[in-house]
Amino acid sequence: MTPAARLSAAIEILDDVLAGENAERVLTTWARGHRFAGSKDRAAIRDHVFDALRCRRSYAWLGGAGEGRPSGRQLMIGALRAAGTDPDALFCEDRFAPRPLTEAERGAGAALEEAPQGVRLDCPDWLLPLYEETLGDTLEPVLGLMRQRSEVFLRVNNRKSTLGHALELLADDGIEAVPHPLSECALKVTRGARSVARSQAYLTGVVELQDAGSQAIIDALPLHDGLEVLDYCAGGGGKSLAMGAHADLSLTAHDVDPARMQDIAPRASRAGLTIKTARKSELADGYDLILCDVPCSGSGAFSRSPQGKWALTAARLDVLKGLQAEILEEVAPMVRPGGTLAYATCSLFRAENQDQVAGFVSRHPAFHLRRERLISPLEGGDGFFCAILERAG
Ligand SMILES: C[S@@+](CC[C@H](N)C(=O)[O-])C[C@H]1O[C@@H](n2cnc3c(N)ncnc32)[C@H](O)[C@@H]1O
Repeated sequence: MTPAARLSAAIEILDDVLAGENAERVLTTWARGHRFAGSKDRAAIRDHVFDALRCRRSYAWLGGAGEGRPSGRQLMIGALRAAGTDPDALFCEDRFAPRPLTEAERGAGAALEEAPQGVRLDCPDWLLPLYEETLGDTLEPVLGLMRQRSEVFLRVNNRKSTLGHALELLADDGIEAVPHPLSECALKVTRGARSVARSQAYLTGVVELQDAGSQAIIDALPLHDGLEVLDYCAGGGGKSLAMGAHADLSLTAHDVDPARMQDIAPRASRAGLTIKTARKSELADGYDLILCDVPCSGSGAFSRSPQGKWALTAARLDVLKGLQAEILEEVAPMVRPGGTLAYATCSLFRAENQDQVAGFVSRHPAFHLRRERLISPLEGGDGFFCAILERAG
């Protein structure tokens, strides 16, 4: 496909996404219906779509939609202008290219310097004060990072390998990576990220895909051999696997939606670990450590999941806060006296982090806050928060 044909495809896909459909689903459906598109075409189209979702407001502004709702076409015109490319070069009469710009489109679109802060930072206006509360002076650089593609990180499974050996194995498959300071086992992929899932290092459980911030959260937990640990919001088990690599634990994974845990068994066996999965009725009291990696706004990870930035509403945030508080209530009695409750989010909002923990501690004086860690995207990965609470013995 020509670069212009890829733009046409991205415009078509973006129009569906802007109408409310899920970007991953639309991309998959598009690929199924366009078998002639090769992997490079699909990757380029995907990048166009996700870049436009990260930078939706600024591309809309540059593309002539002002602060209004853009079309896919306006987003792609804005994307080209943001990159310093004249849209006339690709919106042309070529077969499969998007049709040429009209005079009105050519004249529309203002300079980004004139745009309001939320447009320049690609952030919904109502979220700016929520970010500012946590980020203060780092608001602009952090939101600036969320406008960019996120890095790909690996966690070296220290049960199976060392950093050096993992790097060699990855290199055999043309993948280059460098250690990352956020965690001792973290590698940042610098070349060949798209090949990771097919690499020997990945297929043999030597590395797992996991954000460096997520790894740092697990490093902060007081894990040691022999602990009975419950991962209460386990999802696909990313945090369970990381905990299991840290120490010899008796690990149970639970999720309200058991279907989400279906990959845990194969992932654990690849990693050389045993992780039980359990329904709520199968859980007992008396865990040494319970991790609650709760559902949240994802406001620390919008560069990875940019659609969430625009889908979030105040009402949805309230629902999430209610759910987070409920989950803490559910697990509190299951922590053994003297045990640990770890609360984690990939949010940067006080309301989901420090306020949530303060509310819990005020309702449960038997728990006290031992430490909190907020990981800023400026440290290199996604933004995360973790609080470690101890139950009195
Ligand atoms: C942030 S995700 C977890 C990600 C996972 N820990 C990982 O590292 O890949 C939150 C998970 O919480 C689950 N969840 C939501 N409400 C829950 C509840 N009341 N009890 C247990 N799990 C719940 C969701 O199904 C979702 O999989």
